[in-house]
Amino acid sequence: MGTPNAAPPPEPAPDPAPAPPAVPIPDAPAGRAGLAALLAHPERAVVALDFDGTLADIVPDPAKARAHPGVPEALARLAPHLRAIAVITGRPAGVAVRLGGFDGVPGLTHLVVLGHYGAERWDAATGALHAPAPHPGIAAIQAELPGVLDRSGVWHGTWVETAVERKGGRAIAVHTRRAADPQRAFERLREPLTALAERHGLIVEPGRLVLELRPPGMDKGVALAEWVAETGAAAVLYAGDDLGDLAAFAAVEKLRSDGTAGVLVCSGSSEVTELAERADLVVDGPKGVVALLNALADHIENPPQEPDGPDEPDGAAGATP
Ligand SMILES: O=P(O)(O)OC[C@H]1O[C@H](O[C@H]2O[C@H](CO)[C@@H](O)[C@H](O)[C@H]2O)[C@H](O)[C@@H](O)[C@@H]1O
Repeated sequence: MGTPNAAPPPEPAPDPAPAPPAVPIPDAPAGRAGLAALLAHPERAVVALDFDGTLADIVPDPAKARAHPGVPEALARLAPHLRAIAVITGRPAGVAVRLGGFDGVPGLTHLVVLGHYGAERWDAATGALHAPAPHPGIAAIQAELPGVLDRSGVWHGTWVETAVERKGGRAIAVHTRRAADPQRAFERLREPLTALAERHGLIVEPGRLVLELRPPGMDKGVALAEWVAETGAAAVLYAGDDLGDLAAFAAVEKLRSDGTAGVLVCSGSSEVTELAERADLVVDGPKGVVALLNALADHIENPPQEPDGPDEPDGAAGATP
């Protein structure tokens, strides 16, 4: 029997809330230094992200792409800590704003969306959209495209009606994701679409089961470098998933060689491997990008205690080795 009137045993202490996931640390020194610079002085750093495949999951119908759940919230959490934040996309800027749900989000009042690989610009602060006049070759290509696709031999079946994305009359994307054999259709179309584009002064931008005919003279590397210069940032993080993002990766590599800190993030997929080979961090698609953005915000809002260790990069303390 127990002792009469004994005090009840103390309640067990509640389990502490699990620590938020730490920021992963890149292996390569340049990436480690870039991440450390961003975390040490986020107010001097900028973050730029691709849309499809990075902030939005890849889906068969381009019109049905949407930002991955949690994207606007994660961007809005991080943006106020940064000098600036941007989305750089092959989409028309207004389309990315609509599909991403980026307009009117508290915290994203200074978001910049650079569309058409940087040829278009939308500023959340003003709602203004700046777009160049359409390239005259686009109208000619629209007229010739059905014949070229017919002659390619892959232009049949039910996917035909949904394969061509008109992109506001400023580019034309031919998608093969819904073809019976998507990779074969992509390869069969590449040469005739390249010839068609060249005849009218355009270039072909290959992507994830898409061949985009678009005006030359701008790419994501030029767009990113110009925007970073405009912001005067001391550090830049860029995240992308597709071949069109390689130019932005090259721009970050150039910035690094000129003294600006940089971090390259690949939103990983089995469809494109080229970025993973050059990235400092590879995350698991848009879901992993959201986790990374939140981990960065967690770290900035609640910096972990500096561990005693000579190898920890300044500002990245507490990140997972
Ligand atoms: O620069 P991005 O934001 O990555 O845009 C590049 C192209 O992405 C889109 O196509 C890709 O996403 C589609 C929707 O998930 C998918 O169906 C397609 O297979 C992908 O290639 C977009 O439709 C293109 O216009 C963009 O150029």
